[in-house]
Amino acid sequence: MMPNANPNPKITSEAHLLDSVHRGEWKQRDAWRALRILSEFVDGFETLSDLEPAVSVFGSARTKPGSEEYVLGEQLGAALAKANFGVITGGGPGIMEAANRGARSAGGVSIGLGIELPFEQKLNDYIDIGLDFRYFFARKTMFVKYSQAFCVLPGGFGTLDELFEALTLVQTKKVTRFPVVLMGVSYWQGLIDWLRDRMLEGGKIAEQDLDLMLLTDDVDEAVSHIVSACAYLKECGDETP
Ligand SMILES: C/C(=C\CNc1ncnc2c1ncn2[C@@H]1O[C@H](COP(=O)(O)O)[C@@H](O)[C@H]1O)CO
Repeated sequence: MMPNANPNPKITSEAHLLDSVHRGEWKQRDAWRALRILSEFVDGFETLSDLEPAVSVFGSARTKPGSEEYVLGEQLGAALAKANFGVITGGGPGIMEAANRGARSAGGVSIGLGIELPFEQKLNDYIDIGLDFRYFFARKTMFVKYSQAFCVLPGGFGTLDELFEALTLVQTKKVTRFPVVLMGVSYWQGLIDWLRDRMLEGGKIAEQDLDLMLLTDDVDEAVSHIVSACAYLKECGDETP
C-alpha cells in the first residue's frame, strides 16, 4: 500500500512540534520537546563524529529496485565506496536503499539516517550505521556536517528540499564550498534551464551559484569530481577558486 493511502497515519513528534493550532500545548509541552531535540543532536554527534570522509546520496523514496535509476544509485554507492567514501542516505527505500546497497556490496561503510514518518517504516536492509530521527532539521544537520559532498539523483519534494538546502548553505557560506553533483541529465536538465533562464536572467542568483552543481550521468565523472574537489579544499581551506 502506498504510504499516503494509510487510513490511520500516526501523528509524529515533528507534527506536534510544528502544530500551529493547539496553542494550549505550546507552554506545557514544547520546552520538554526541546530536550528530545537536543538528544537527537547529541546522538548524531556521538555516533557520526568518528566517520571517515563520506558523501550523502539523495533521491526518490519511490524508485523501484531494478529500475534504471535504482541501478544508477547502486553503481554510485559502489563507486563512492571504492573511492573510500562512506555513503550516507536517508535510510529509506528507493534511491536511498540503492546507494546503501551499492556501498555495502563494494565493502564500504553504509550509513542510514532515518526519519519518523506517519506511516510504519524501518531502515533499509543495507545499513551498517543507522540512526533514527524524529526531526528533519536535526537529521539535515548530520547530512551536511558529516558529508564531503552531496550527490542528488532523480527525486521529488524531499530530494529538492535537500538539494536546495545544500545550495543555500553553500551560497550563504554557512558551509565550506563543497561539490553538489546532480545525476540524471534528462531528469534535471529542465530544472537547470529554468534556473538559468529565470533565476539567473532575473538576477535572483549569480552565475557562480549555478557553478556549484555538476550535472552528469557518468558515475566515474561524479566520483572524480568529488575526489578532486575534496583534494582542492584540503589544500586551500575555505577559499573559493
Ligand atoms: C514515500 C516512501 C517512503 C518514505 N520514506 C522515507 N524514508 C527516509 N527518507 C525519506 C523518505 N521519504 C523522503 N525522504 C527524504 O527525502 C528524500 C526523498 O524524498 P522524495 O520526495 O521521494 O524525493 C530522501 O533523500 C530522504 O532523505 C515510499 O515507500
